[in-house]
Amino acid sequence: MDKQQICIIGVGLIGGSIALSIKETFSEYDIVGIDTELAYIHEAISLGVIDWGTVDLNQGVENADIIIIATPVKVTEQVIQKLCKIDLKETCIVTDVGSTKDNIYDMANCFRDKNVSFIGGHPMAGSERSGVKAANRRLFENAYYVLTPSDWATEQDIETLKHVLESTKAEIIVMPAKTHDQVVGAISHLPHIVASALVNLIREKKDNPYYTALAAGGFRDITRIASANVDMWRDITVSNRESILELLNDWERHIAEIKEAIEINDIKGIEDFFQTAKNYRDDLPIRQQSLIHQAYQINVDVPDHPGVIGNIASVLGRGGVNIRNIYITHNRERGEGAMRLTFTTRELQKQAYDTLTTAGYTVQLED
Ligand SMILES: NC(=O)c1ccc[n+]([C@@H]2O[C@H](COP(=O)([O-])OP(=O)(O)OC[C@H]3O[C@@H](n4cnc5c(N)ncnc54)[C@H](O)[C@@H]3O)[C@@H](O)[C@H]2O)c1
Ligand SMILES: O=C(O)C(=O)C[C@]1(C(=O)O)C=C[C@@H](O)C=C1
Repeated sequence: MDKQQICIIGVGLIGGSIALSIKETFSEYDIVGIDTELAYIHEAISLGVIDWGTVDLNQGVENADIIIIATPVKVTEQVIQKLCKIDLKETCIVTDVGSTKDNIYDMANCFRDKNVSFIGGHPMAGSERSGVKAANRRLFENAYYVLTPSDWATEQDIETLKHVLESTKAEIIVMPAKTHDQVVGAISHLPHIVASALVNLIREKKDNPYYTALAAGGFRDITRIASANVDMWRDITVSNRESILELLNDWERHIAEIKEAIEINDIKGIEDFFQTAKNYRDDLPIRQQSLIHQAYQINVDVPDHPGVIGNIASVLGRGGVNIRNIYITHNRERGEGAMRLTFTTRELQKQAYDTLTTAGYTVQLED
């Protein structure tokens, strides 16, 4: 018997990660990829993400049992319009992974008359990286995966899709598209705008090199997401315009409040501002994140002499310690710097600490 087909349109970070999760769990599906260039398809095949692929939408979807659209959200609107004009399999289920849901929900209305179950989706994890090379089968582990089913999607189709998406090991939850956009606007879209605005603010001061030199830990942490894919974030911002504009009003109110407290030297007001935020932040529920999101860090003092960075890496390599990420800060004035090393497990972090301390380096362990 022929295998069932799952077709991923847009084999990038998210499409590729879902494909890998499905492949790992199910052998009964052939994974077909569709992208804009054959080079992307070849790359996805060589990375074992898809079984075969094409740049021809009609050819790619004609035998699909499930279609997962994983393109930037404005492209997704166009893809939905094209799919509505194609004769899909009668039992085909269509879903997407876009970061906004209401615009997609509206566009998917064209499936209603065709009796094609459309079930919007949004896995609530990702990264600032893009493209199939960054795909990871564990990307969504322990994250939430929001589904926003259309009112004509059958219960059976919703259950089928949930079953397939459970391979991502995410927790699947269902909510209305509008609610999704309000909530995700606040916890993802607004923070992205704020992070980018902060970076732009510092960029204005680039004539003074101290700004970039001193922009270390806190600034880097809070602005990591500003390095993300511009096309994706342009589309998200345009698509969730109303929620974002409302949230920007709230944002201005909060900034005005702290600005006024600073202006009038209201010490209690300033303290309350930080205390209220701290209390709420400290009480946020902690979800065990996927292994790839966890970061166990150490900081190593780096004396300024040639080869020292390579030496640290070799010492760890000889000790069998895999480094996940390296970030180097350097103080030219004092001729010294520090290296922040990230590991995926607490054991590796401790092993790196012990190895480097024994080799004579000054190391701080981060909690
Ligand atoms: N990156 C994240 O953190 C994240 C998290 C959750 C959801 N999302 C959503 O997932 C979607 C994809 O984002 P990504 O991060 O995987 O981006 P990506 O750039 O890694 O992948 C997008 C892929 O779509 C392809 N593509 C573009 N236009 C196409 C078209 N017309 N036909 C076929 N393929 C096309 C691109 O070539 C690329 O391979 C977006 O809608 C985004 O909002 C992203
Ligand atoms: O971790 C990141 O890099 C992300 O930005 C992931 C993030 C988020 O804001 O949480 C970004 C957009 C997606 O729609 C979902 C997840």
